[in-house]
Amino acid sequence: MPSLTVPPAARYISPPTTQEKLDYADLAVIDLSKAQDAKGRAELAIQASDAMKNHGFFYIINHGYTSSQTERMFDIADVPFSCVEPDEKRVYTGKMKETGSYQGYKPRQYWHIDNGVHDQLEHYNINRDVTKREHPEAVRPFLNEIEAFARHSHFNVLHPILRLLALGLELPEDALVDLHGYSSVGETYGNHLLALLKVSTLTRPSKVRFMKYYPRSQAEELKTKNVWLKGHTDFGTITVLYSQPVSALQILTRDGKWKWIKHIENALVINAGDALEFLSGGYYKATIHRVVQPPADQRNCTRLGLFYFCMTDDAVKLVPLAESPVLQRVGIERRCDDVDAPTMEAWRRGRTSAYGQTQLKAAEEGKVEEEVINGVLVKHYN
Ligand SMILES: O=C(O)CCC(=O)C(=O)O
Ligand SMILES: [Fe+2]
Repeated sequence: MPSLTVPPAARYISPPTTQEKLDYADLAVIDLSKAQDAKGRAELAIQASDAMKNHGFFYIINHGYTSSQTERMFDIADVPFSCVEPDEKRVYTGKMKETGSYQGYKPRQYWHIDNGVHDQLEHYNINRDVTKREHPEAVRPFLNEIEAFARHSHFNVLHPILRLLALGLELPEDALVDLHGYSSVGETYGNHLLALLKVSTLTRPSKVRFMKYYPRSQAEELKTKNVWLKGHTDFGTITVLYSQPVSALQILTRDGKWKWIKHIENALVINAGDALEFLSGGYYKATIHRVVQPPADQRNCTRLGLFYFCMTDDAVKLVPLAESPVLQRVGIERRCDDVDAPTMEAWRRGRTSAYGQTQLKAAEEGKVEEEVINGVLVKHYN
């Protein structure tokens, strides 16, 4: 009989929300409990697609986890950092450059930020199929809960959002869901893009990420102008970020201003990545965001992040869904010709192995740095 008790994990206590008045982005809050019926979905689809079109970011509330379920996941998220010794962390370090894939630890100081300064954050990445790789001993008791968390994020968060975004393009509700399968074998696909694929070639790269930022030295802050993680777009379709109290995330608005993301208790921050921008022919924009030093009252704290990074199945070619009546009306923006468009696999591998490692080229009077991945221009913002 399965055990009814869960293994103990130390409580991870975050500081209270900041008292400082920050310039927050004004983002839509979407109540996912209203997505149960077709009428509710039609209303939410307008909100979600407007938000993705105009800001590339929105909040989700009522996603189905209680605050205590979410808190438990944050406790678990801290285990790979606080309960694993450096020697064991080395054994489970990912081979990003060689494999183009984040699995296991991304160690501290792996990325170059600016002026010779490297990052002070580590992350631990787990494929939604938690059995794909071995994990540090301290993480193993929690694998069932991590798997349940991946399922929740996939089916109760990602899929409902993808349905709203497909409706926003006037496509069949499951047009985007069909590109984001979950289990590896034995499914049937209604979508024309997948009908041609052999099931055996399907790889599903969506993953859970735990991420911990550590306070930096004054010298590091000065040399990087307080930037902890450079402005970037995410490379998948949707990023699901479980909101936490330490303010540090900012988005670059369409009028060129950095605005802070506000913490909302037990909410999710959702953003579009490159793959969604490709699939939607530029209609849903991958918005640039960055992480900076937190405000003074949260300055000496660590900052723990909990994410589900979503990608289509690896074999999907990232071409616009040109059958969308909306795209036919407004027109399609392409970052490359369809024949040259990368697959999800090529795009994620190219971006992962290059990120924070390649020599970037300065552009736009030093404000932007550029690189070319699979023939497509990628910009990084300071
Ligand atoms: O830590 C955050 O709030 C955002 C991190 C982020 O943008 C990323 O990991 O891609
Ligand atoms: Fe990001």
